[in-house]
Amino acid sequence: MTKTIIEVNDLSVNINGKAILKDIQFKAEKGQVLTLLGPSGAGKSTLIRTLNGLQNLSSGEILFYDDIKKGDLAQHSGMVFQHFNLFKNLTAIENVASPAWLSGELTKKEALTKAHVLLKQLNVDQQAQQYPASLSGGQKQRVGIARALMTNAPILLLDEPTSALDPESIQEVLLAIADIIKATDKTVILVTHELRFAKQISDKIIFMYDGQIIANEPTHEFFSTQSNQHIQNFLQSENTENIHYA
Ligand SMILES: Nc1ncnc2c1ncn2[C@@H]1O[C@H](COP(=O)(O)OP(=O)(O)OP(=O)(O)O)[C@@H](O)[C@H]1O
Repeated sequence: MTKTIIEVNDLSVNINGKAILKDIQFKAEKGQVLTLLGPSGAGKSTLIRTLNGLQNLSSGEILFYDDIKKGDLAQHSGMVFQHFNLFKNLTAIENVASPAWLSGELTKKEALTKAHVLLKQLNVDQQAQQYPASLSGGQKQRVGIARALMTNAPILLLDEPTSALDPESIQEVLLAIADIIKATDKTVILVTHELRFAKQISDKIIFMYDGQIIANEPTHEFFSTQSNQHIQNFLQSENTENIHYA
């Protein structure tokens, strides 16, 4: 049975008096993968940052439901950022482990053990003792993903996780994300410009244009028939390179 875990109602965000998000409304079910698509400036990053509590909302509500916890979605999500956001003065493993031990959620020993398991899962355990400056872009982002998974949060938010990477690292990180999605029952909300990847891994596509949601459809429907001109233009202009993630 499907179970709603996120509900966003009438959400609006104004920045410096400008309406950036307008009347955003959608739901996500437990375990679903939702991808936010849309042209540059449509508001995708602002929406994901608002979900994670990094941007204040101007009106509306974001509701989080779980069997045991209710309340603030930001408390129950891990986030992967476009530009990694790793601490330069901490090693890879300390970047992953430190939020859990500093918050008192785990002891330092427990946090390091768990972080090592995650780094291994993402195939960056060999780099555990290296500092971010000596890691490739793809390695940095896999460390960033490990950090987002550290919390056991039921929601994973990914904001253009490959947009700062070279083509080889893009492939490597998309494969890592696909593996994580297969291995977990987390609800995933992803912003990406990698259309072929979105098509392969998403249950639903939310298409944004000028701060609004103009389509919210199961993936196969979104990519099969599109009468909306904005969506047609977008699909024609984006990267549809032939990459396989089986
Ligand atoms: N802090 C800010 N101050 C002023 N304007 C902002 C701010 N953050 C975002 N905006 C504006 O909000 C709009 C949406 O930006 P956002 O980054 O959310 O778009 P996007 O769909 O993620 O674009 P892209 O695909 O290029 O990352 C843009 O017009 C942007 O200039």
